[in-house]
Amino acid sequence: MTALPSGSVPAGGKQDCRAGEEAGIVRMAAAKVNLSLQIIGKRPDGYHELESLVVFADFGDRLSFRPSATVSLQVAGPFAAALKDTKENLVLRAAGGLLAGATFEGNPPGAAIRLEKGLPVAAGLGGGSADAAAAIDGLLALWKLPIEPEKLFELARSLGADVPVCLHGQASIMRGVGEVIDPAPELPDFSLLLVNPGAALATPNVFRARQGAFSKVTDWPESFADLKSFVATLEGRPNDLEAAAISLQPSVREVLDRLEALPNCVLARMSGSGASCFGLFATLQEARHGEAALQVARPEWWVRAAACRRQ
Ligand SMILES: C[C@](O)(CO)[C@H](O)COP(=O)(O)OP(=O)(O)OC[C@H]1O[C@@H](n2ccc(N)nc2=O)[C@H](O)[C@@H]1O
Ligand SMILES: Nc1ncnc2c1ncn2[C@@H]1O[C@H](COP(=O)(O)OP(=O)(O)OP(=O)(O)O)[C@@H](O)[C@H]1O
Repeated sequence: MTALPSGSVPAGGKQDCRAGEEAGIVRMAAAKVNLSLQIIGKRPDGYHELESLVVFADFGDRLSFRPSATVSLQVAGPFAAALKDTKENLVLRAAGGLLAGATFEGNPPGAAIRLEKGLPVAAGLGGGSADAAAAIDGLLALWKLPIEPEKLFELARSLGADVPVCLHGQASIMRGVGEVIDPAPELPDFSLLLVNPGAALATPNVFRARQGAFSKVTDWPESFADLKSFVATLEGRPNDLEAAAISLQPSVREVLDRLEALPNCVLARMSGSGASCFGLFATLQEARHGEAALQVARPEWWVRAAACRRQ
């Protein structure tokens, strides 16, 4: 599949719902986790060809949308302070892209958008991309715009390499520079422990710092007998940006070491371009035990146990 499937597109997997006393459209922008990330080439435009198994956590940012005369954005939540320039926020860029691609009789519609930023910024969890995808999905529902899936896909791609897969919102094998999205193999049950050491890493810098040959990739199995065989497959398909991220931000190494040392952690790895890493656990309870232990050892780190969203 080289474009989004037609029909409704649940960003982060959330449907319309009611937020407390205020009726509105609400979307969760789920954390994107790259369970594998292999860099297989570089294009003339500087972007890298990659192959990545992408899953989504059942945790992320929260966006709400209410009708209004103009488009406005209010940012709140634990990581709001990291987003200083509201005009440049991917949520407003997504809204602008939707309005630019449609025609209206009279004034274009508006929306009062609220973003509760629960995900660390520039952290390898695709938070900005997930917000952009959730904004596209939520505003489409609010404005009832008839836009073809191909145009939506183009808008998503223009906003960032991770936006198409976040708009798709389901476990996927992502290829190309992020625009080729195929269903993931059938995955065993597992949970995630997400950890960010509080260091932002800019994606272009990490790609630039990457050294060594490009990876060669082989076909994925259609399914896995159990978690053990899944982890064995992942071990052969690392995150090729990990060494580069560690060279720029050595705390990533400490995060990985601490995750690896946790009881029942079956795999520790960096997500995206870092600095966030994840531990893989068979159950959410095990991941929560790890969360408690890490939070005591490193109270200044952002640590979050989450289930992996099922397809
Ligand atoms: C590393 C990943 O997070 C893996 O999911 C993504 O590939 C990055 O996705 P993203 O943050 O949405 O990326 P963009 O905002 O489109 O690109 C930021 C920068 O990362 C580099 N970049 C990104 C994606 C890609 N396939 N090759 C690249 O070389 C480019 O220098 C680009 O200028
Ligand atoms: N709503 C938003 N949330 C987070 N970042 C945003 C947002 N809007 C714009 N940005 C900008 O996008 C950049 C990347 O942010 P993001 O949190 O998506 O990075 P990331 O987690 O490394 O993403 P990826 O995993 O896709 O590389 C930051 O420099 C940030 O200032």
